[in-house]
Amino acid sequence: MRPLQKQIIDYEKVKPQIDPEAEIKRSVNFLQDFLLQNHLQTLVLGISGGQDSTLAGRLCQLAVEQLRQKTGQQQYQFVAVRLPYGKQADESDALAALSWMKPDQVLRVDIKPAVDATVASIENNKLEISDFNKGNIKARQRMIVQYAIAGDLKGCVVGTDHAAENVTGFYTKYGDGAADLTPLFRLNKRQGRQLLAALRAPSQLYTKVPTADLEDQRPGLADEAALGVSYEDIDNYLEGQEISAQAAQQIETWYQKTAHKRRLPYTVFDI
Ligand SMILES: NC(=O)c1ccc[n+]([C@@H]2O[C@H](COP(=O)([O-])OP(=O)(O)OC[C@H]3O[C@@H](n4cnc5c(N)ncnc54)[C@H](O)[C@@H]3O)[C@@H](O)[C@H]2O)c1
Ligand SMILES: Nc1ncnc2c1ncn2[C@@H]1O[C@H](COP(=O)(O)O)[C@@H](O)[C@H]1O
Ligand SMILES: O=P(O)(O)OP(=O)(O)O
Ligand SMILES: [Mg+2]
Repeated sequence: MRPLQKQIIDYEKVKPQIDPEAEIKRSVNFLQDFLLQNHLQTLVLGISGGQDSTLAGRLCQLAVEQLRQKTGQQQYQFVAVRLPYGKQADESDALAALSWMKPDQVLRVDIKPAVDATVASIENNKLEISDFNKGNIKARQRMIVQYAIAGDLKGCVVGTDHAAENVTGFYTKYGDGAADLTPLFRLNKRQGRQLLAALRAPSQLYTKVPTADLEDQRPGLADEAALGVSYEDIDNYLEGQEISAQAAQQIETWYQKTAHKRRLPYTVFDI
């Protein structure tokens, strides 16, 4: 195994094989313990229609249903949030995900007015916001909305970051990368699919091409096209398998370039 590969696997805590039922229980218990220990009652999560938020959303719903049963207290709830930027092309996938996960509540906040107003106000200063940079503003606007909801409902924000995303830093810093807890941490992309299959999700919900869908000019751009490496290679790498030197190099370059996203802000004690 490549020396950095071993270090990355230790950090990401990916197991080469998993028992999906055991991992479901582990995440559900974690969500429940987090609520109880922190005296919180609401889990808040954005639902895009993609694989990760579908899985995390169902785990949240299971966690609060079981918690209500265990404690006899009805205040525990899961709030799923639709956060389209205007009209979302794959809205039907998001609706299918919601109808399968059956959240206690669904809220819908269109982020377009806030994002467009932010871009326009910045551009009043003779700055030009690129389409890519605007994509990060969308991700951060989603973070603002979810924290506002959590703040109002004694809640916390659930993140969908998992090992195959974390390793490449493929998320917006303090956007979708900002959350209070990440129940999928330790799983790679295919293990997430295994959990969804064990939960009997309709397969269309986890065979969809992963996309951040943040750019206006390249809608639905596949993560794999943006990353220059496939999830198949990332998953194999994280399970300790040998992959092509080129793919391994690409993963390691992303890992090193995005190290700043996997830590707290730098202080005078760091340099
Ligand atoms: N924006 C989009 O449209 C879009 C679309 C698809 C995917 N993504 C993915 O989302 C991710 C977000 O893009 P990003 O990483 O360019 O933006 P980001 O905002 O997540 O991170 C960049 C910011 O991090 C800080 N930073 C950069 N290097 C640093 C360092 N060495 N130390 C400390 N801070 C540092 C700077 O503030 C910089 O503006 C990318 O992986 C991208 O591929 C974005
Ligand atoms: N359109 C969306 N509506 C609600 N929540 C969303 C939307 N797009 C993204 N999200 C949230 O962000 C994470 C990360 O998405 P990636 O596809 O991995 O970039 C996603 O799981 C949702 O929680
Ligand atoms: O985070 P999601 O739910 O949008 O999943 P994916 O990363 O597969 O698009
Ligand atoms: Mg997505």
